[in-house]
Amino acid sequence: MAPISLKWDQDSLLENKFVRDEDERPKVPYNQFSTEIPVISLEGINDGEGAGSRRAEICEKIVKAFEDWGIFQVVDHGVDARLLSEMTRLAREFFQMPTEEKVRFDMSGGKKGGYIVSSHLQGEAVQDWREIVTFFSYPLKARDYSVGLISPKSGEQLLRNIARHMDQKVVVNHYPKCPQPDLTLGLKRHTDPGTITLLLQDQVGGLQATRDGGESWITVQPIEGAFVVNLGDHGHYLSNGRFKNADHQAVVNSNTSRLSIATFQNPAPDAIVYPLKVNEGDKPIMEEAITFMEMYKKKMSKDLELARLKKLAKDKKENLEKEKPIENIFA
Ligand SMILES: O=C(O)CCC(=O)C(=O)O
Ligand SMILES: [Fe+2]
Repeated sequence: MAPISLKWDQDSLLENKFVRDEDERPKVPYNQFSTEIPVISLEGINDGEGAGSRRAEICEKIVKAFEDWGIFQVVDHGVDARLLSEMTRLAREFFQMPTEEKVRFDMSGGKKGGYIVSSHLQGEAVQDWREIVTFFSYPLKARDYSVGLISPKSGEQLLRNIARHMDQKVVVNHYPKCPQPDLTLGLKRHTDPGTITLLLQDQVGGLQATRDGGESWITVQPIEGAFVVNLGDHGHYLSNGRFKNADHQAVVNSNTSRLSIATFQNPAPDAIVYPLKVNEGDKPIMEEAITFMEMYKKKMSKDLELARLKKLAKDKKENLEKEKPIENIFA
């Protein structure tokens, strides 16, 4: 893929390609934090099992959080804080490099993973205000060290603490500060496709969630060292819809850049996706069992179709508006 050159220009107005339709623009400021998303401590999770145990109590909180928002924050998770701050430091160092340097790590030459400016779905008219680095961490055969960004050793402890038997992808998101943050999004509204996502965010703020289809939004309060845990589409299907797939987006601001590191736990591409259990009297939310790859493709084509219909409607409206003066003349 040819590198797209882009200046994150602070002084100028926002380029048109980043301007969102009014209905998609941020409704709540990046730093107006809500405490609605529960914070769950894993302290004592291994001290016994069964009714009344600390483990049972934690499980209950997680179930409730997934039924409610599909999101919670986890603290006392046991991942070394020094490791997390080192990851963050290295990521910041990378994004501070000039664009010419960064694009040397792009995905050209068939590399799996690497640097991308403003990833967005093909066919979408508006771009996200972000740059990312992707690294495929599991299965081991998916790792491509020729990407040149991440040494085989770094992050190992973090990875050891999270699902090993699934596919795993790490995406480092960098959102440069933005001259007109009210008109754009760092990352447009979406649900993550996989089972579960762990997100490490800095203290700036910008992750937002909705549970009424985008009518109202809350900004997740950043907590030092915590992971935001998002349930993805696969998790939603597994639970036959009982658990919500977190509906979220990232907004940007004009004061400071923001960094977040997302670790996506996904089923293997050929894994079968179907609810684990369907309670008596309930209907399964999936018509048939499909592979994760099929599920992912369906989602992507649905998103593209929605974007296409939206663009069509917009073009039609603009054309009608252009015609109006003529109608007025003949009225
Ligand atoms: O940067 C954030 O807060 C959100 C990132 C995210 O949702 C993603 O990478 O899928
Ligand atoms: Fe996400």
